[in-house]
Amino acid sequence: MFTTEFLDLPALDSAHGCVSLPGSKSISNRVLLLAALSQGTTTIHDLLDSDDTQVMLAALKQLGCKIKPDSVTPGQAIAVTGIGGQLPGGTSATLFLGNAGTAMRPLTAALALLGGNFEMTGVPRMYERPIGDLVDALRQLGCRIDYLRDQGFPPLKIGAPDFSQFSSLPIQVRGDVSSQFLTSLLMALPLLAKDRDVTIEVVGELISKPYIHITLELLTRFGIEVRNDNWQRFVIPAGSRYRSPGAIHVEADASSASYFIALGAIATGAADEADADNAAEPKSIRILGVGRDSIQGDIRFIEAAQAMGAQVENGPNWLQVSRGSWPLKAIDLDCNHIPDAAMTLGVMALYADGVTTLRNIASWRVKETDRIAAMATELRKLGATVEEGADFIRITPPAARADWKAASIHTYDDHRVAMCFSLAAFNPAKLPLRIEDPKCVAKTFPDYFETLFSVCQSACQQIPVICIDGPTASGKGTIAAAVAEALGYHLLDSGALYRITGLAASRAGLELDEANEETIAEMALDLPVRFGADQRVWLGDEDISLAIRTEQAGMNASRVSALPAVRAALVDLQLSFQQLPGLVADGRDMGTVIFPHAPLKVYLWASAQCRAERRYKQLISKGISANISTLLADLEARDARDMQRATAPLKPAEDSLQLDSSEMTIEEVVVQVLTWWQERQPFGRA
Ligand SMILES: O=C(O)C1=C[C@@H](OP(=O)(O)O)[C@@H](O)[C@H](O)C1
Ligand SMILES: C=C(OP(=O)(O)O)C(=O)O
Repeated sequence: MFTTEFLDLPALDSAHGCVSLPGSKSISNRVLLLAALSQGTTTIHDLLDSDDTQVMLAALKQLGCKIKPDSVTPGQAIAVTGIGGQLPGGTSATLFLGNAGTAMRPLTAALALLGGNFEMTGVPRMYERPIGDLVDALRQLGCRIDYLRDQGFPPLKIGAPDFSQFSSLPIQVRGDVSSQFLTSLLMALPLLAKDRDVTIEVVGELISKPYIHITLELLTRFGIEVRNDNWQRFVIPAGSRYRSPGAIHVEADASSASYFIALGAIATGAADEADADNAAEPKSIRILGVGRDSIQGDIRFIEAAQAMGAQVENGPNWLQVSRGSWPLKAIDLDCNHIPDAAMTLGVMALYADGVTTLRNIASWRVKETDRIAAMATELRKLGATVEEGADFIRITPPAARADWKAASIHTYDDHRVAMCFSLAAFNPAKLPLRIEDPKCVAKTFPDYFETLFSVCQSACQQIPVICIDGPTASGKGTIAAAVAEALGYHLLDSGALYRITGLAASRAGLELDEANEETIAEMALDLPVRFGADQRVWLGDEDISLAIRTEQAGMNASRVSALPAVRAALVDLQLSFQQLPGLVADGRDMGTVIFPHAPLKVYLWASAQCRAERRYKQLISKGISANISTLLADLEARDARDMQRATAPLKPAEDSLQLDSSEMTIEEVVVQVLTWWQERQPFGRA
């Protein structure tokens, strides 16, 4: 996951490939609650691991459910042992439910019926998301729920219910603000249906109906057959009891699929246009984990995407999408049945041949943010003309390529704003795009951007590279790592490649000189090298992170790096680090030889005396004895060799910015490099 302040997406050209998507949020949180209410253990396969499911899991643990393993591990099922419809007397807890509607609302209903003392809390936005209609419905039964702040909104205090006044009258609930209120009652009321039918009546319109379908499907799997009278009246038959299915599989999230369906519709044809030679090769996006047989209503996003021009093939649990009509066709659509995925249509509208209107989406205003306002504001930043109403949005795309603007997209802590706007990086003007606070995708899809990049292509010149070159001990490695971390970019420590080559060659018993140049170069071509987190480096199965950092390894690196054939052998490997979303490359010839077109080149240096002192302190702090004058002499010898070698000598690139760090702290240098980088961006500071 990208945890940076912002994530800059360079202009993206095309996309194709295969993605496996994480589990459905709506299914995951329903299954977790139903498993918790059942007796015995339910093994859940492919549960979503995200903020919304983590708050649900944490709450269930607080309520006494056993969860094994303790957290969700990719590829491993999770086992939930339920409480069998009863909490130990006097249970009390404060539950933090983040911004997860699918946790706050269903848990409120279940706990209000089970009894105990609970405080239901969340993030500030949760306190602006209505829950009054659900509380009103539960109070009809004798549930005790108090508002701790604003009437009609969390946080809530739940006390022990008094069912003495409860008759068999239908329980009434409004469904026009959120379908989650009805879902919550449907999942919790089997608790009261032991010896009588429980009937729920929807008052007025019911929005987001397909989510009720998910609820009913999952209740069936947990042994509860609800009678559905035309979506207006629901009867939970007397004798209903939660029965764990034993094992259950969570299908991939259909709302998350919408971004990749849109990607197929927008971007799979683009490379062919640019490169007529490739025109014969059909490109597509294949999506695994969700398909034709999905129980999620958002699967009907496919129909909307097809209406805009997407070509979609599907199977039971896969989709394959490619570009059909281009530009996309503008649509006018009632989106009440696909409230979440419809946001993706808003960004697809930027690529359409006319005005797109998305209607009947009033609920957007009370979700993670006011989504109608947010979409309008951000689409306008990109150059669209947008009209918004209480329950609709109308989008006119930028009239011509020149009308697109480079924008910094504010994401309002709304995962869907971040995800759908990433698709604007395919703009025909080839402008980069900034997504602020990219980690907000953690609500439902923590690795969204990594997944996106895995199927996107961009011309090399569009993938930004920041080069940080300089002499030994100038601090370039530390600075490059910090800059890469701040921007979420990849890191190339090119010096490490020479150190690894030197290590491998000397271990093979080779003298590091011209006589062995070709042999060492051949070794360099085939190095089984891997870079891991925390600047760890592996050669085959061996962690050589420390072995390549000795003074001797540095000297060996300097020797092999003077051999032209070795340098040539390492060029392709270095170039292969230029990947989305960008690269920070540190070394001695990054700006002069390897990435001559890099948009920012920094030549970082410090006086030899100062560098020798820094190295001395570094060694001493590691408990390694050192002598400052020997270090100074070694360092000057290394400078001389690096600067005088015939191939790619160390020197500042002509278009580099030079930075003397002798009197600067690491933080100051990092800030300076990031400031220079910001100054080159079209959207200014975030
Ligand atoms: O029940 C569910 O799982 C959901 C219902 C929908 O909410 P509304 O019913 O409030 O529209 C949807 O937007 C939300 O992401 C998930
Ligand atoms: C509205 C959403 O979430 P929640 O489940 O919190 O309502 C959403 O995921 O788009």
